[in-house]
Amino acid sequence: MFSFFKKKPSPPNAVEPTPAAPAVAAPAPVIESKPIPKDTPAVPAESANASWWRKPFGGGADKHTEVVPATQDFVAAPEPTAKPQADNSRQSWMERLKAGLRKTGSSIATVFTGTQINDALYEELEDALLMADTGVKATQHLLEDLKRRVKDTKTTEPAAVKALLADALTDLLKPLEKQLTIGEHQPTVVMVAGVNGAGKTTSIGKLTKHLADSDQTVLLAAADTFRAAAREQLGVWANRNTVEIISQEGGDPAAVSFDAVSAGKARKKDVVLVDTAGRLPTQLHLMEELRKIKRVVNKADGTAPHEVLLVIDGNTGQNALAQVRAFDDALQLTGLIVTKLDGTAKGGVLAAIAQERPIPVYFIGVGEKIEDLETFSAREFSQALLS
Ligand SMILES: Nc1nc2c(ncn2[C@@H]2O[C@H](COP(=O)(O)OP(=O)(O)OP(=O)(O)O)[C@@H](O)[C@H]2O)c(=O)[nH]1
Repeated sequence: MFSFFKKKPSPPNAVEPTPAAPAVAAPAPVIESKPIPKDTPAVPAESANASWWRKPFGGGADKHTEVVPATQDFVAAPEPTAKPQADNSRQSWMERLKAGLRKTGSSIATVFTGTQINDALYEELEDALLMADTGVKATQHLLEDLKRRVKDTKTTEPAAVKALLADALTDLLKPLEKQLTIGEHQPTVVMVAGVNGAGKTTSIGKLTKHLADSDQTVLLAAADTFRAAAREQLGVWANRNTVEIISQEGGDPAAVSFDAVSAGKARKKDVVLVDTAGRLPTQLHLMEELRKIKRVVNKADGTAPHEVLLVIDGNTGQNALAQVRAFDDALQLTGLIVTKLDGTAKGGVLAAIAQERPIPVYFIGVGEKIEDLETFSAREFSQALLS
């Protein structure tokens, strides 16, 4: 469950001859939004970072050196398959996750420092879970589940109850575990939405880096046509990873997205990532604009978008749950990225999401650095929270 995505071999007839690689890495071209017939050199990054993906059907990551990479399909893992890569990097991720969740976890953990399992313990736990923005329904669910586990195991030590809570939480969060679906289509079109400042562009940048490091060709669509800084920020990520970006000042974000998907198809990109402008669910015209982007993307490719992701700021707790509901109602989300779980006291929101709108959490973020975004594991999260 630790890889970002997994790879399946290209269909035999989908591999095309590819021109030779350019000798020197070209800067990422910023392309005005209009269909472009010819590919621009995209230099593959270093070898695949195996911890981000897996290859269930065998075969290593192709070492592309060509301008237009051969088609490579990625497909979501239907079920977790642990690779023997719980290595140092994953351990260091666990440390960061624990550190990030400390604020949420510490108030829950103190409940178990007493000597007796009694009503007072459960009441304290209820308060702590609610304070962590776990929400009423998930809190009730967890308490009932926990009491049953305590009874079944005849547990008498409060410290042991903590471990049972970790099990209960893992079970509740398990349905959220899923790998990002990439592949099956070329390109895989991923549309990313969220409120202002949730971490959309940063998460897209991190994902781009991991894809590029795995020799996948990415095309970015700067569908925030209003805010120059947003386009520039995405442009920086494009440059850093030498991937193409389709960008346009002013104009219609849906048109930019259409052009990006069309160009992604024409150039046989592996992934097109569409970064949309931040908006509140209460801004109905902007929510309608998102729906339009989705519709228009579908016109460019009848199977797209293949993923509609919502980025939520974990620090906003129950508000993030409200965002999930609203954006899901508007866009039928396929996945979530939960950022800023570092330093938040509201990490319980994942339990609330699992209880009320169980949309897969593809990635969680605990900081601004590349390595601070990782795949979501229910067990890891529960352990880190209650460590
Ligand atoms: N602490 C912390 N900061 C993060 C995380 N993810 C993103 N950020 C920071 O959050 C801020 C906003 O991130 P952006 O990626 O610009 O957010 P956005 O959703 O694209 O913003 P808009 O384009 O304005 O809607 C930046 O300063 C990021 O560095 C995280 O997991 N933890």
